[in-house]
Amino acid sequence: MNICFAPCPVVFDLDGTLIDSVPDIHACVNAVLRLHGVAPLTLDQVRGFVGGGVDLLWRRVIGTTGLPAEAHRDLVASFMTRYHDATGLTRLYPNVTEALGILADRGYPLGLCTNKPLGPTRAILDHFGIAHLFGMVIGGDSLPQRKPDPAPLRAAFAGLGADPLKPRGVYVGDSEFDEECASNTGVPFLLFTHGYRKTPVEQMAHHGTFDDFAHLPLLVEETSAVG
Ligand SMILES: O=C(O)COP(=O)(O)O
Ligand SMILES: [Mg+2]
Repeated sequence: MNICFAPCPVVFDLDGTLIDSVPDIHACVNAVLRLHGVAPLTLDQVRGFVGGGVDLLWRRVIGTTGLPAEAHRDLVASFMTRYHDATGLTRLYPNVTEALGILADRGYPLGLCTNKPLGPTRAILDHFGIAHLFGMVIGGDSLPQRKPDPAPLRAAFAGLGADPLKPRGVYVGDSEFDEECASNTGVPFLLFTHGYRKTPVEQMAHHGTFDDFAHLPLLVEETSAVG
C-alpha cells in the first residue's frame, strides 16, 4: 500500500521525461567524434544510448564507432567540457512547467533523480527556470550508484522527508532504467510514453502511463491515493 495522508513526494527523471535533451547530447557526442575524425552518429543512434548516464553512453558510442576502449576516460572528459552547460537544443516537453506548478501548489514535495551528471542537470533546471520547484536533486554523479540501483532514488525521497528504506511517494520516468529503479525502491512508477524507452509500453511494469503532462496531476493524485 502506498496511501499518503499528506501529499507524498513525487520524484522525476529528467532526460526523456521533463526534457527532450537528445539534440544537445547528440551535438556534443558528434563534436567529440569530429575531433577524432570519426563519422557522426544519427539522432536515433544517440537516443538509443541515453538513460544509463554518461559512462554507459560513451561505452555504447565506443562499441558503435570502433574507437579504442582505453580512450573512454578522455572521451568522457572531452564530452563533459561541452555537455556541462548544453541547453541550446533542449526543450521542455509540453505542459511540464504547468504540471510541476500545479503539483507544487497542491503541496506535493517535488524531487529529481536522474542519471545525468549534476552539472548539466543544474544548468538545465536554471535555464528553464524550474530549479526552485525541486526540494532535492540527485544526479548521476551524486552517489557511487546510479539507477537502476535504488540508492539514488532512496536518497531523493529521503531528501524530501520520506523514510529512505520504505519511501512513500511516486517516481515519474521514461525508461527501463526508471522502471527497474522504481521497482527496486518499492514505489509506484508512472511512465511518460513519449521519452526514450525501447520496450513497448505493454511490456513495461508501471502504475500508470501518460503522454501529456496536462494529465499528470490527476494521475499522481489517483496513484498516491490507491497505492
Ligand atoms: O543521462 C542519461 O543517460 C539519462 O538521464 P535520465 O536518468 O534523466 O534519463
Ligand atoms: Mg530518462
